[in-house]
Amino acid sequence: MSIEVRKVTKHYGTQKALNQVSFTIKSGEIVGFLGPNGAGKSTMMRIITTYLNADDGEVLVNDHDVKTAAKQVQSSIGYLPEHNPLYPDMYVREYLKFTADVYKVKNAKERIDEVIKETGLTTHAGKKIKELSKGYKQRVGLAHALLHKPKVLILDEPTTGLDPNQLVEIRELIRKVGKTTTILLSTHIMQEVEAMCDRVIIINKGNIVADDFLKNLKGDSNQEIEVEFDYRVEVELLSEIKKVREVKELSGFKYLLSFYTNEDMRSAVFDFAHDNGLKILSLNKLNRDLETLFHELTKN
Ligand SMILES: Nc1ncnc2c1ncn2[C@@H]1O[C@H](COP(=O)(O)OP(=O)(O)OP(=O)(O)O)[C@@H](O)[C@H]1O
Repeated sequence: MSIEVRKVTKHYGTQKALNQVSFTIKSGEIVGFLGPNGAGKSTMMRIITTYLNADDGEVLVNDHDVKTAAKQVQSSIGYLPEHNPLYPDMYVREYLKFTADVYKVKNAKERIDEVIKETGLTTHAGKKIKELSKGYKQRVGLAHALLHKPKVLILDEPTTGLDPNQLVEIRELIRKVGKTTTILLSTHIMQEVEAMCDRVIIINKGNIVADDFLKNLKGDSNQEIEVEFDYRVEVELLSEIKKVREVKELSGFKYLLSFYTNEDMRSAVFDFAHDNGLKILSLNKLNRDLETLFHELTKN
């Protein structure tokens, strides 16, 4: 297991930022850590990267405990914090050389060349950091995080503030890096997760409210069926269809039925119409929008 978080709790004074948070991330996964502002994402990431201590619970990174083996954790993890701390007056290559010295990177020159190429910095390596665009500054931050060949990469809101072109480039770069590195990346934008991740962990007010593969969240376990009958039907009656979670009356004789099940419920709706002498004029199984799901899970 690359990351194991077990019942982690963290307070700032009287405020609880994390409440018994648990999750695991297997090697090779790219996982999105999604939550609204103030949900606890940065706090969790700082604990995983040893910059902050939890009040309670346990965190292992590549089987090393963040409390008792911080050095080993740091040497196997790369971290791009939310406010990418760079030295603006340094040249890109100079900054990476400085980082390589701090991390005691072996064959530093070769590794710096490799990382510059990998992060698309070749044409900018001789520039001062302060002269770079935000997108290129993020590339320098990523190069810094990757220099010591970490097995796990922690990226805190890596695309915040980027323009649409830079956004696409950085996402591509992250996906490329993800082919060889386990990645946990935080964001408050669902599309970001869809663009880069296979799995998402959603946090709200310090509590994990969802942890699943995107394909499951998008799929039938959150099934919605829009149905139109030839006549008005009482919502209470429709609520009796098996496994219905919610019924919404739309315009005309249309209804939106939500189910919590993997089973295709269209035939149950047909049976219902038949049993009640109704005709179905239209019936659509909808693909649930992940954005809606995120809002539902984090609205309170
Ligand atoms: N140093 C601190 N002192 C006091 N409270 C803090 C501190 N850092 C974070 N908090 C509070 O803890 C909660 C979680 O904050 P955290 O920064 O982890 O959330 P986040 O999900 O990363 O949010 P954002 O997306 O805005 O960065 C928030 O309510 C925040 O105000």
